[in-house]
Amino acid sequence: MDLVKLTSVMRRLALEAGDKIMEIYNSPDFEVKTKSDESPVTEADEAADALISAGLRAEFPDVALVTEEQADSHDQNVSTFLIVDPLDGTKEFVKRRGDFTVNIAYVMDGSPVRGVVYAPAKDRLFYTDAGGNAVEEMGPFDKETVGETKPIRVSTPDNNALLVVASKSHRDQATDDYINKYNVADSKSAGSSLKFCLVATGEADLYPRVGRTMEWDTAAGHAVLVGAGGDVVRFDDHQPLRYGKETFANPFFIAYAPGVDLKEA
Ligand SMILES: Nc1ncnc2c1ncn2[C@@H]1O[C@H](COP(=O)(O)O)[C@@H](OP(=O)(O)O)[C@H]1O
Ligand SMILES: [Mg+2]
Repeated sequence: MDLVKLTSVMRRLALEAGDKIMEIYNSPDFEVKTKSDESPVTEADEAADALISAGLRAEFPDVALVTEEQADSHDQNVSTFLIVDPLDGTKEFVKRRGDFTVNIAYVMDGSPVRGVVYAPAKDRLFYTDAGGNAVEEMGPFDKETVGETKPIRVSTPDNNALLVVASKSHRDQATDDYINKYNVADSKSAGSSLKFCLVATGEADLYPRVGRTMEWDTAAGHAVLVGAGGDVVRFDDHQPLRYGKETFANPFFIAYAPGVDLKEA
């Protein structure tokens, strides 16, 4: 894999998809359909998916591609692949709450090593550079030219006053019970993979996910967080969260700044 090329292609496709998504977001009404798993899907998911998958296939024809919106791509047994969630946080998108992201990642031997997370309604763009270090680029964004970027780094957490972030649309008692094991100074909710990025920048210390996600929801945010010095482990045994699993379904997990004293499940 040419990691310099990958970095610029992922960034460009995320920005292009973000523009497409915002056109639909800003239109007076858009159709919302329901998928077989009862989750919502819109024309924005589909348009962004078409754009990103065509772009990746053109640039990296020999690399396996897994994308949320193409069910036939979920039937693969791979450990090195590109993985896409063209619009993560569709519920937030439908409710016009802004916390939705475009996600593209590269998984190598089961680990997400590069990724881009773009939140077009929030003007926030996070990615790993060619060396794997996480950066946030400051807007306005030009598709061809990289603007001002700053390296991002996880916090040095105070275990007596932790900053926790959890899902906005999938918050439940099990999540709250787990969060209550910690000494929490502030707990906020956010939609989509933005939660990983908030841990990556030090805006939060801990993101526990006691609920279902798929690998395309987490791979890009996971790569950004690792590039900022953070980590993501399984909720049950604190072992690394790996990719290329059967059906691309994740176990529950914890994303965190390594200074956090992790509590047992
Ligand atoms: N029961 C379930 N099964 C599989 N994935 C689920 C799920 N409930 C939520 N998710 C995933 O959680 C994502 C939203 O995350 P959050 O709650 O952190 O905002 C959704 O992404 P999409 O919006 O791309 O479908 C969806 O994939
Ligand atoms: Mg998703």
